[in-house]
Amino acid sequence: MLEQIVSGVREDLDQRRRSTPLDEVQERARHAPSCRDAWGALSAPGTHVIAEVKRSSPSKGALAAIAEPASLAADYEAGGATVVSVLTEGRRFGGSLADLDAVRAAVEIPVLRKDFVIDPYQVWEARAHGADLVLLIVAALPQEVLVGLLERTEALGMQALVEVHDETELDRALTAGARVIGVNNRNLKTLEVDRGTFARLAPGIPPDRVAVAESGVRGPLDLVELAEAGAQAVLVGEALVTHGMPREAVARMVAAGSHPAVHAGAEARTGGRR
Ligand SMILES: O=P(O)(O)OC[C@@H](O)[C@@H](O)c1c[nH]c2ccccc12
Repeated sequence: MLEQIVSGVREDLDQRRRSTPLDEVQERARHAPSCRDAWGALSAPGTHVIAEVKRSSPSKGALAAIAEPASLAADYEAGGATVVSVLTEGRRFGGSLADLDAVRAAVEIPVLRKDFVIDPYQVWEARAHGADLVLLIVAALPQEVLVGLLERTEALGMQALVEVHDETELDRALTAGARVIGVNNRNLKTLEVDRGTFARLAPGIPPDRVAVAESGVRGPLDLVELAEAGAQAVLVGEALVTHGMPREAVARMVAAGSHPAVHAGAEARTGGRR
């Protein structure tokens, strides 16, 4: 599945590269509004919500039309989200760079470009479109490419959310120097969600990194469970885009995560270093 998605991403990327050469993207990145402090935001005490703008997915098909990503993102921010994630992959997830532009202009919190980043061109492009973070999926990248993309991301002032699925990938992420680690509870081979994946890997995430639990978070109860296992943030898509009242849905999760007894799990994981 991952290979199929990446090959489509590569075709689309080659096309964009032909119409907009790298030096033009770099020029645009240099004039982009400066980066928002995603590290400061995510490492602050509490359990953070990263709220995702997601129209569809390979596992679930169409989720929500989202005619106005900007107003959805504004709702997320009003509900107390710490970061907005925007899927920019078009073929399977129905996203675009235009969505990223619209969201970045509509909110004041940091914005994550969620895509299958395999080439430095996409990192420059993310920054040119105002992204403050990019997703890097360990399973999709040879180690030296991961290291190169992480360095490029940080050199441009952004943070990388480095996504892992198992112990081997976590080791690779840590060796590469990842500071924000996302544990994806969705198995990329079966596309099934196992919320226990985060709890299994969390003890291996050092206290000076930020641990994010991704996928399959249905509401406040799941957030509480993941926070108790050491999550400093949860990344939520489906449950928010299908909710109907996204601001309230985020607010309920944020309220659950702000209770001191709840984020004690993350405090324990980080040794209270935050
Ligand atoms: O819709 P969910 O189950 O709340 O999941 C959100 C997010 O974790 C998921 O969209 C995701 C996690 N890693 C990814 C990598 C690429 C595309 C999408 C994703």
